[in-house]
Amino acid sequence: MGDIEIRRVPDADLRAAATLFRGAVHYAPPTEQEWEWVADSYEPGRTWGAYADGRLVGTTMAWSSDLVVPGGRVCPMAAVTRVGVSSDFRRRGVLRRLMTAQLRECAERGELFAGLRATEPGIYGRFGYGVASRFVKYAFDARQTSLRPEVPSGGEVRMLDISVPEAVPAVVSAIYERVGRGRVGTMARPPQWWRLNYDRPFRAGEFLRVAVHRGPDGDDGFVAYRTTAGSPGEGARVSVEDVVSASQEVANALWRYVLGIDLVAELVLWARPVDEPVPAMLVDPRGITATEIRTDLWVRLVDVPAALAARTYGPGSVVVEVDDPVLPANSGRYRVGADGAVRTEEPAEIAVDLEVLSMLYLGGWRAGALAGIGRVRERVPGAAARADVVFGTAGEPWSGTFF
Ligand SMILES: CC(=O)SCCNC(=O)CCNC(=O)[C@H](O)C(C)(C)COP(=O)(O)OP(=O)(O)OC[C@H]1O[C@@H](n2cnc3c(N)ncnc32)[C@H](O)[C@@H]1OP(=O)(O)O
Repeated sequence: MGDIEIRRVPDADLRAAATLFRGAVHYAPPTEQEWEWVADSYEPGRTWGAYADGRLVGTTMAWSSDLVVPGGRVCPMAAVTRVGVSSDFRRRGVLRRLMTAQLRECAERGELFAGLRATEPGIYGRFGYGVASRFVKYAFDARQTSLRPEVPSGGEVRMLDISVPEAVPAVVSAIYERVGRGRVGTMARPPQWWRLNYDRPFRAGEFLRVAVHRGPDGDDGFVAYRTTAGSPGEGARVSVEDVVSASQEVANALWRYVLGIDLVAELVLWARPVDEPVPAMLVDPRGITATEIRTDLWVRLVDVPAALAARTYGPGSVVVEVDDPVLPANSGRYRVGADGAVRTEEPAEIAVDLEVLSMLYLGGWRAGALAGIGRVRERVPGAAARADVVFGTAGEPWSGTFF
């Protein structure tokens, strides 16, 4: 077997890259129709390939997005996806070489972060990605579940006319642009994301429905859900895939709407923020039949000094030492705190792998708790507790965007 060469995939090979990725996750090659849908989601020049004797045996791609960080700044982020290595080339370093090339490209482009959603938790930590946010998936016995009367929810909810599918992305993307970026961890959704998620399903005959909330200032939220009819006498299953809301009050109104749909036995809400007090919103919390906390966005700090400087911090400061074997320019010590974040020659007070710095960055984990399990290494007694305050945020991060 010859050498493996890592290079950008030319446009002519993008369909082969899609076929390779789909095969890696056990799907058949894209049909003409499917390829038509996904082709334009391959951003020019952003797909990497591993070639063995001219054959594509590994791939990864990214599209340009951004990320809301603590304090509210919006910073460039590569959204990494469609990672796959052919079964006959696994475990010989193909992914490692692809990830390295891709992260170097992100750094050259000036992206502060790379983000992804992982199929398996064991893969990406070694490349500096950490679980930066989590979400909760709820299942309900819908017939036993309703919101408490005092939960505030005004405005009106209307269903979108899905008989004109091409009109749907414009409506929902405009709402997302206007109100969808309030939470730390939310990311930009480019036009091709909207086409794939809010145009393709209708054209493919899938039963996706969208209900929009209108408040005093116009459209300020929406919910997208799929329904599966039950057999006669049994209720249907409703699966809520996307909820965007300007405020908790708008989210409440959308909750009321989905909980009020008739003839539903099971309601599943896929991805709610972990700090939404769902059991306290319900008349009878025993209507919740399952609660699962899942990983949401994995983030990788690509430009550590710029990323650390981009967010705000709690009072005090702490010297953090980090090691980045993939992008060694990031390695070093940083004094991080209310006055900002700068490189320093001072001795380390805590030391972390890049994966753990990426976990701490959005405020979704407590440094003190991670010290207790050996993932934050405390060099000075009490420094992890200080890091708790410095990296702590008021609310939990949440992305809510699947890609
Ligand atoms: C963002 C997304 O697209 S998620 C989708 C990811 N894709 C898939 O899951 C598709 C199926 N799997 C695959 O295609 C491949 O197995 C991949 C891409 C996960 C790994 O590719 P490989 O070329 O085999 O990985 P590579 O040999 O470079 O391994 C690098 C390291 O990761 C480890 N590793 C690789 N795959 C896994 C895994 N599934 N679980 C745990 N560790 C893994 C290797 O042991 C190696 O560890 P080391 O650094 O300690 O030596």
